[in-house]
Amino acid sequence: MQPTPLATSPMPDSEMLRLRQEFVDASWWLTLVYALISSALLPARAWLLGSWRLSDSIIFLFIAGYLLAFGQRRRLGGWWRDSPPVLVMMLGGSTGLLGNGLLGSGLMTLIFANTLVAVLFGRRVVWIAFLYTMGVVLLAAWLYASGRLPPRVSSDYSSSPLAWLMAISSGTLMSFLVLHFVSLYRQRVEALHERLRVQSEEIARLAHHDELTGLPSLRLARDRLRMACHQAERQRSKAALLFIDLDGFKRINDSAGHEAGDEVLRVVAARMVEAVRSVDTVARLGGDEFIVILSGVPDARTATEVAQKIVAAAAAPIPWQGCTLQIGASIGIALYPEHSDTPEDLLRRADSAMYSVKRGGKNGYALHEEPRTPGHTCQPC
Ligand SMILES: Nc1nc2c(ncn2[C@@H]2O[C@H](COP(=O)(O)OP(=O)(O)OP(=O)(O)O)[C@@H](O)[C@H]2O)c(=O)[nH]1
Repeated sequence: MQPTPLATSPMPDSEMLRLRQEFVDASWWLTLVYALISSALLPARAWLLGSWRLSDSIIFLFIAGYLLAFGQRRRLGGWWRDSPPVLVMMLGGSTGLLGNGLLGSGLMTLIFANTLVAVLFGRRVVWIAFLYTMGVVLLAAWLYASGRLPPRVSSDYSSSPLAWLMAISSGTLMSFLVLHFVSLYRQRVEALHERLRVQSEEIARLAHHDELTGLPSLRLARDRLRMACHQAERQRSKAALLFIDLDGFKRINDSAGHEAGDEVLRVVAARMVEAVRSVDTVARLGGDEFIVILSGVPDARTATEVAQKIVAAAAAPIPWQGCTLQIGASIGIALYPEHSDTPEDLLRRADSAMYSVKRGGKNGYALHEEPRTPGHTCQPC
């Protein structure tokens, strides 16, 4: 298994800042569309109503101010850069509500302004914006209910299909823009979450696996060893730990180069994985040291048979750039619960059994505190 390199995407914080900036930019553009539509609708509505109202002039002033700020937006910084779309939407929505009643895009505009506030300024400020919106809605409702604002809009709407068309189309357009915008933002956030998930999985994989061979690292192997011991207890069977150190590995590094050494480690690792069952674990401790954890082992013979297979697999020639590399393996075996009842101690005992093989001439295996079995003799090229 070849490890994949860690994704090189930007850090989450910078990514979030970039997303936020995109949101601010899009808000400027969206508010521009809204301002232009409003400024085009105002004369049409004045013509329909037969009068130009104070609220229309206020809206015009705000639109003019917004257009000025829009032209300068790249030069604005901080609060000044984030706030104009919100202010225009808040004030435009308010005048829309008070001027046109609860029909049209006023309410939708205020809702969108609140969404913007939530994204740009956080939760504490969104309450202020929300209370402001509720205040404007209640004020508009009270003004109309108490007759303080003449219901001329309603009567105009009821008498003019064009006015209805304008209200419906502006409301529909605003709703569409808001929904489109929010769903776009959601998609981006979901994509960012997905990338973060993949990255954290990759980090977890790298923390638990050896990069060169793709095998579990000692940290993960310790866990698997504990599990194998628990399983042995439950099933009244045994767990076997094989501690493997390659023989003559340094010579390969020195004579054929570090890359050849890496290739030997990869090939031997793959051969060891092939030599055991899928429920067993092959892990690399570092350098040329490996362990194999066999779970549900009936007796010591099964473990020594696997050790024999691994010694033979390691001894098979390894092709490398037109020549063959030859390596050996020394293996110490310790059984749970016979040789120790703690996983850590089991590791120590398998390690010392492996050293007894080294001392006795290498290339073979030995059960803990048992005489080593003579093994093969192989020469690295
Ligand atoms: N190519 C390569 N070499 C490594 C890596 N990690 C450790 N080594 C080298 O592996 C060698 C291991 O040393 P030893 O275990 O003493 O070498 P050895 O020849 O097998 O010695 P014996 O175990 O006594 O047979 C050292 O030279 C390390 O520098 C690696 O990831 N890749």
